[in-house]
Amino acid sequence: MSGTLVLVRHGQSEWNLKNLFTGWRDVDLTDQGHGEARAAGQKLKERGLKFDIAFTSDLQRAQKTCQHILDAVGQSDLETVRNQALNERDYGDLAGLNKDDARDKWGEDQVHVWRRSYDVPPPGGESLKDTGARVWPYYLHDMQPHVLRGETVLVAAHGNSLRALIMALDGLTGEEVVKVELGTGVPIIYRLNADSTVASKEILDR
Ligand SMILES: O=C(O)[C@H](O)COP(=O)(O)O
Repeated sequence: MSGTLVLVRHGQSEWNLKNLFTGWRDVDLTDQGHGEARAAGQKLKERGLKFDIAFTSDLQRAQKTCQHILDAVGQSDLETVRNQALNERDYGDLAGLNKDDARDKWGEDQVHVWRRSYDVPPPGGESLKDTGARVWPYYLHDMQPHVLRGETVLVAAHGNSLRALIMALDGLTGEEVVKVELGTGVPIIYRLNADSTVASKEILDR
């Protein structure tokens, strides 16, 4: 057995609440989102988890979620690395549009393909494959070495940057990843083997 990787999607954001495509737009957490992030930290504290390093994106909703978690586990000053490689998928021309309005305009099926498919990008934006092409190398180069040294690593990021990471960790196909949905503020705990394969996965969704 090697180390531990804890993935957490940020708490509810202002644009999650308004049902707007967000992507790289730098919106804040809602009050509920702050609460979800604190609750995620509390769950991890109850597990007795202590982190060696934290990683987050260049966007405040993930950074604030990361800090809430670190505060909850009593590690407010832990080294935290911010990198835009962990940013949400770039939603391109959809950013700022209402998701229901988009369904009315382009149809339910097309919008679902843009949101959940592996290799179809939204207009002017990134497909999940494109997102994975920046997330996975960053994981391999900057995060995985910590896990393989037996450390416990926190990653507070976004629905689709984490879906891309989970797709690779779990060895999912492009068809299987369509069904992967991540709740806001729900920690996922991976324990890795020394050969970097997944030993166990636990979702703390209650
Ligand atoms: O960027 C966004 O709009 C959301 O954070 C994630 O969007 P999705 O649910 O369409 O993947």
